Amino acid sequence: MDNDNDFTFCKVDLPSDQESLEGQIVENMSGISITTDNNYTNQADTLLWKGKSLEKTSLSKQAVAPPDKVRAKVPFEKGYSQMDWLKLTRTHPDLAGLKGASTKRLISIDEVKQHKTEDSIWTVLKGRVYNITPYMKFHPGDLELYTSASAATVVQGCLNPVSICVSTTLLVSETSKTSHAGKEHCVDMLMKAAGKDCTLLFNKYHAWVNDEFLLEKCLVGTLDGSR
Ligand code: HEM
Repeated sequence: MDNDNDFTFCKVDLPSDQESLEGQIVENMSGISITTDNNYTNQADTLLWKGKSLEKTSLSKQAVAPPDKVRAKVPFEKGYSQMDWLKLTRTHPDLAGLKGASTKRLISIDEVKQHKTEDSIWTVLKGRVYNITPYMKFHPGDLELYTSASAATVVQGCLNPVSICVSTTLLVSETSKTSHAGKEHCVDMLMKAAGKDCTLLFNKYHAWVNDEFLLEKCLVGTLDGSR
């Protein structure tokens, strides 16, 4: 588990008999929302909590049917993991490019539409307007959308900042292993959000991702629905 390049800010269901555990996790794991209304199944083989191993079976009973196959993911370009993103959000003084402006501002969809080129990309997600320009290169990708015929099996460790370890065998194309073509692909996916409301797309691909947490520092305002 020496790879910190892959972790997900996700929502994980817990059964009612796990309430005490739930309390601990909610209290201690920033970025992980634990809810009872989500159908995401964490594919972790093992969850580590305070150095103890939580068997997957202790979480699996309550989980809604897992995805029918393991998703193959694009390896992160060095320096662009979600951990790197988190570090950047903590250190950068103005990721949203607000230059002192308030995040309470109401923003029309027309203004959002003006920000769809690489130097300034805004999107609307669940009524909030984000400047996702700095996040573009950090957005993870999915090799299932790849067409490379050549594939190799690798084991990718996933480590999030709160020590949930996920070990999954993935199929990774030679193309993406040897170049960063995958990163371009990830950017392409996120470009679909540029200058528009991406809520439906976001929920289609990963309703479990905690966007408010990840993009907190990219907030520029609230969509003015009345215009
Ligand atoms: C704008 C805010 C967005 C954020 C913060 C975001 C964040 C993320 C994160 C954290 C993951 C990793 C999820 C995981 O490993 O479980 C991910 C994966 C992915 N995202 Fe996004 N995303 C955003 C928008 C979008 C949009 C608009 C699309 C589609 C047009 C998209 C397509 C994907 C795909 C295809 C994956 C790979 C999913 C997979 O591994 O199964 N994302 N995104």
